[in-house]
Amino acid sequence: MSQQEERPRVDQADLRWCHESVQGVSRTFALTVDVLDEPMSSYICLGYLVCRIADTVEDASHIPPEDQVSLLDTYDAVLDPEDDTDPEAFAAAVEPHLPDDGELTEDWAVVRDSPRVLRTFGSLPEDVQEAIVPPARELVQGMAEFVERYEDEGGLRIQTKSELEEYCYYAAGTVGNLITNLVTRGDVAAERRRRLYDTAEEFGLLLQLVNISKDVYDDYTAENNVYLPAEWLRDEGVPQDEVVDEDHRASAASVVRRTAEFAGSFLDDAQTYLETVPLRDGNTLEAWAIPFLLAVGTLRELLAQPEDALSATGVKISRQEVLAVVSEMSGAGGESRESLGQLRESIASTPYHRTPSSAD
Ligand SMILES: CC(C)=CCC/C(C)=C/CC/C(C)=C/COP(=O)(O)OP(=O)(O)O
Repeated sequence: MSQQEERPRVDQADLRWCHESVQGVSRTFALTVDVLDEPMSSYICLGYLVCRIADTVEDASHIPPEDQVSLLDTYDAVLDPEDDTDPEAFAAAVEPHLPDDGELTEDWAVVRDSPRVLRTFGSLPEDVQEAIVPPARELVQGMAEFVERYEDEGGLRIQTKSELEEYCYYAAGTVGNLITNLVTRGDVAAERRRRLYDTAEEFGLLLQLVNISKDVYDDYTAENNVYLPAEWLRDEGVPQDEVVDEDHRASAASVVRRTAEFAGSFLDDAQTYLETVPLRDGNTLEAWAIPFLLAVGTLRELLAQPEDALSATGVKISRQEVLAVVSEMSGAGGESRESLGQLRESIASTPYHRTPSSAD
């Protein structure tokens, strides 16, 4: 976005609308934004929406890949402080691709109203915008790169483990850096800062890989994307385009398990991040501990029933467990950093609401 002479004041109606929009488009960040305090809650809300607009364009299987790439390039130019492409130019370019009124999901409503998101973003403090823009642009450019790479395939077909890591970096590692840029503004001891940047991308990879492992069926049937690496599927004799076929159920399930185990390899780094992150400026431990612990629970279910990720059954933890984790973390000042490891161990073995209490 072009540099403004003077930053406008945040319009409260716009800000309220941004908060309502996050509740409509994301489960993870709806919880997170809810348990952050101000001003971090609004910073993360806006940072998330800026990224989500690109994500919606990337996931749009109804838009021809060359148009997706051009839209993402335009969006990147809007975010570029050195470029004077304005948000209306992006809105005009995307307008012909918007689903009809009756089918306009909340995701697409946010894309249509992107100038409102970007105007609100542009009224945040300068240092907040500077924390968000570089990783957000990296995410946008990475998405354009992947759409272009697979434009002849009609959807993404991740080939190797290292390509999977590269994709996850753009989709979520960048978000880890964005969050870290925000929560380390100001004075942070060099060693603490180093430990956070050493583990932030890994935290993002953990969350993204858990989603990839559990959403195989939906990703393929709804968006024509296969993130399970072709080389891993080949090891099990599964052609990538037959990943959800019943004939390959057991073999493909072992690739789901392998991907979930890969996700699990990032748990220690994510825990280190949680034990290190500064809690100030409205940042809270529970905001990031909740997605971490929900990922631990989802991994437990995935490792127990990997084949469910390959059918409409799907893998998810119960609503009851989500509520139990959220209330444990956000009740009475939240759990302390010291008990995170214990909580992680407990959730890895047993659904949280069923953990025996001392009265049992
Ligand atoms: C340092 C740190 C805290 C790193 C973590 C970074 C992070 C939160 C990355 C986003 C990961 C992700 C897959 C979110 C899904 O939310 P979604 O809104 O796309 O989807 P949902 O509706 O399924 O939750």
